[in-house]
This record gives sequence, C-alpha cells and structure tokens, in this order.
Amino acid sequence: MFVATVLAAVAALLAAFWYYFSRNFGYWTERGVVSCNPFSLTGDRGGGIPFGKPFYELLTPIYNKYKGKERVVGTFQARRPILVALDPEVTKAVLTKDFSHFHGRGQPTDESDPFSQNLFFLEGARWKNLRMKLSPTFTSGKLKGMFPLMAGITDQLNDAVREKAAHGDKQVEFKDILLRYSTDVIGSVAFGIDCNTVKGGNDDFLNMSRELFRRNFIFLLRFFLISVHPVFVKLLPFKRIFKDMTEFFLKLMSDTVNYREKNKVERNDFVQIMMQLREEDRNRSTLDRASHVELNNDTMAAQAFLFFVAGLDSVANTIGFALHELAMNHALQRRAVAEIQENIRKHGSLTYDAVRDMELIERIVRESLRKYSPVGILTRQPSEPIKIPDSDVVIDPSVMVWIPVWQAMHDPDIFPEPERFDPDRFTEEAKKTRHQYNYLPFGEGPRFCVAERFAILEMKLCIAGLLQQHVFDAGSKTDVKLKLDPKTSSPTPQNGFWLQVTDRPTSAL
Ligand code: HEM
Repeated sequence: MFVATVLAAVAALLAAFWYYFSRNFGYWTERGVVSCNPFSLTGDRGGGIPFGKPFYELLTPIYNKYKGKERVVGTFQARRPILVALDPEVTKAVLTKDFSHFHGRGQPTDESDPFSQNLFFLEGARWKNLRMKLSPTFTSGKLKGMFPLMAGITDQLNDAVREKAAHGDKQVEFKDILLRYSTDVIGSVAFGIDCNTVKGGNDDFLNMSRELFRRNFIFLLRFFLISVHPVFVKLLPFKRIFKDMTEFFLKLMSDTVNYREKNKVERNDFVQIMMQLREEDRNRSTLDRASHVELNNDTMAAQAFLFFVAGLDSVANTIGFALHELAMNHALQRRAVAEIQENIRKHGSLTYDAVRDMELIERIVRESLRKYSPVGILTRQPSEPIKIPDSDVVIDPSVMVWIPVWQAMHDPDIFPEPERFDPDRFTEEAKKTRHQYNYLPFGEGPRFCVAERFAILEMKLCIAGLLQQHVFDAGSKTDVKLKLDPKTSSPTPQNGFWLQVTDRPTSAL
C-alpha cells in the first residue's frame, strides 16, 4: 500500500511537471510560425543545452534547414519559446530599429547579488543610465591615455616570446601566453594593477580567469534552469557560483579604491573613471532612484569583474587565431609586415596613431572575428508584446529572440568559401556587397559591445608588436588545421596555438 501511494505520488508529480513543462509547446503553431520539434527536455534542434557540440553550433541545424525559406523560426529552450531571426532585416529591427522594445538580454538578475548588477545583465532605465555613464570610458582620448599601459605589456610579451622560443626549440604555445597578455592588459586598465603574468609574476588573476572558464558547465546549467523558471536565478547567484572570484574582486576593488583615496593616486584607467563618476553622483543634489545604479565598491567591482570576464579569452583567442592564419599564409604575413613598417616609419615608432592607421591589421582582426567569433548567438527579450516586423505575428515577453551570428558569418552565400581566411572581405567595397547585420561579432545597436574600440586597439597593437619582432611559421607541433574544442562555449583550439617563432631580421623593418 505504502509503495503504491509513493508510486502514485511520484507519477502525479511527474505528470504535473510534464504539464508545466510542455504547456507552452503550442506557442509557435498557434501563431502560425514554423516551429521545430519541442518534445525533448533539451529543446530539440538546438533550443536547449548543446550536448556534445559547441554552444556556437547550437543553431546550425535550424539555420541550414530554414535560411532563405523562413524569416523567423520558433523553437524552445527548455519550456521557453525562442524566436530565431534568420532574416538580417528582422535582426536589424530587433537590435536597432525597435531597440526600445528589445533592450534586455532575457537574463533575470537578483538585486541582492551585487555581481549580477553589471552592465551586461541590467535592463531598462538602469542599464541605460549605467551605459551612459560607462561609455565615455572608451572615447579616443581615453584609449590614447591607456595606450602606453598596453604598449608596455606588449613589450613584455615580445621578450617572453623570445625567451620561450629560445628554450623551446623555436616552438611557442600562444594560447597560454596570450591569455596572460589579455589578463595583464585588463588588470592594468580595469584595476590599475600590474599583474605581470606575462613575465611570470603573481598568477592570482590568471588563476581566477582559468577557474572562471572551468565553471562553464554550471554556467550553462544556470542558463538552462532560468528558462525553466526565473526563480532559479535566486538559487544560483553569481556570488555563490563564483564565490572565490567575487570575494577576490570585491577585496581587490575596495583595497584599490582605499589606497588611491588615501594616497591621492591618479591613474589613467577604469577604476579612476568610476571613482570620478561616484564623486559626481555624490555631488548631485537629485538622483532618479528608478534608473540610478549606485557606484559603490560592490557595483564597481561587478563592472570591473565583467570587463575581466568579457576581455580575456575573447581577445586572447582572436589574436591567437590571427597569428595562426598569418603563420599559414606567408604572402599575407609579408603584406602585414609591410604595412607595420610603413606606419612605424611614418609615425616614428609603434604609437597609438601608427596602430590606428594600420588598415590591413584591422582587417586581419575583423576576419579572425568572423571565422572564429567568440560570441555565437546574440539574445534579446521583448519588454512588451510586439509585432515581428513585416508580419502579423505578435510575441510577448515570455519569448527570447536568438540571432545566429556564427551561422551567418559561416554562410557561403554571404562569405564565399567561409573556411578561407581572407581579410580583404573587409575592404570598403567588399563590405558594401553584403547586409551589415550579417557580420555581428560585437553585436549591434545601442547595446553593442561597449569596449569594441578598446578590444580592436588592443588586438591590433599586439599583432603589430609581435609581427614587428618575430617571424611566424608552422612548426612540428602546429595543428595546421586547427581542431576546436567541442566543450567550450566559444571557439578554442583543442591543442593550443603552437607556432614556430624566429627573430625578424632588422633589415625587414
Ligand atoms: C574580441 C573581443 C570581444 C568581443 C568579440 C566582444 C563581443 C561582445 C558582444 C557580442 C557583446 C554583446 C553585444 C550585443 O548584445 O549586441 C558584448 C557586450 C559587452 N562587452 Fe564585449 N567583446 C569583446 C571584448 C570586450 C572587452 C575587452 C570588454 C571590456 C573591457 C568588453 C565588455 C563588454 C561589455 C561591458 C558588454 C555589455 C554591453 C551592454 O550590455 O551594454 N568586451 N561584447
């Protein structure tokens, strides 16, 4: 009897769960939108967790099946309806034209968790207010001020590469050393700290970033559970998932701010800009409470932490992929060196202006971002019921819009021979031949990557600095055709970036 009661209770619970879980599954058919089979816990055809394949490949089956046939396709992530935008005009409406209805990313935040109060997760008036405050961090003037900090780290990188080549039979693994480079750059410009990880100094920062990417699974799980019910955001707050990291960054920020206040230290970096913003807020007589995000040590640490998360692997891998492609293509490497040479001659050395004027190096970075985009899917959530452009279909805030940026950037009808690395896809004439919204490594519209100009400058400087001093080639450890790790959420080489490095003869410069 007892066993029967327990079994009946379990069956009733399962039935209730299934009812709750599948109640939405008619969402798209009721609206006349072509939809993929939702009868799978993971959301069939790409709507859930991409078991066994990388996250950026999640939408490939939908894209290949429906592109050119449907403007949008419906699917599900767990029980949440997902609208996949296949037409770049729909993408343009969501990201830019109708942005006022699509300003959120659909990731609920927990206000008691200071680390979720960052620019990436905030929505509505609070996001707008913070974005307005933080955007001036990346003006040309501010970037120029940060340039010497970055240039110093590029010099250290060159020395470290030379030393590694000397001790490693000319073979150097770049994934690790480039992660050290991007860590030192963010440590310096975001926290005002000389991490010196390139030189092999204190590895605290580096260990934090490695730890962060090791928790990929729990992060994906959080992403999945939130689409079952937003209440899970309270169960898996960042401060718990990334406990050591949040404590590390909170302490770092408060120590840095206290030290600077006490010793009247000023530095051309992000902490300084936030301290100024905080001071301006303190001196303001009125503040709009609904949109105001108070900059205290916690929220300042949350922004700096976000910069740390956003600016490490993305930058390091984009540079690594570009170096790999240059090592495989000597003609392109020679063209790049000729451009570096010309600009160094024109500006006297590797200055901010010299790097800014390097057009081919910029196209190399942009092509690396196309072929190996760190972000595969952009997401937006409608803030109220809204019509999909040029249709009668109305979607509501329970829906998330997903934009398959990876797939568009690998579509042979948009980028012929997508596996070929060709920076000339980014000449002004070539760009005119395709829809702007088919190339979105930094997103678009008012919510595009706030640090795009900073990241491009950092990557150009690093590539130019390295090519200025070294010749890159395939060595015995190089995977000529790079294998990408299927377990990572953005493209990462499974066996690292092994390259053969020799000194560039000074006569070449
Ligand atoms: C290769 C380098 C990078 C790539 C490809 C990249 C890409 C992106 C993308 C795709 C987004 C979402 C845009 C959208 O939804 O439309 C984003 C947002 C963001 N990125 Fe980057 N990013 C890079 C480097 C950086 C760096 C170095 C930082 C910080 C120093 C940074 C800070 C941010 C922030 C704060 C946001 C949120 C902006 C907002 O919601 O207003 N990113 N990034």
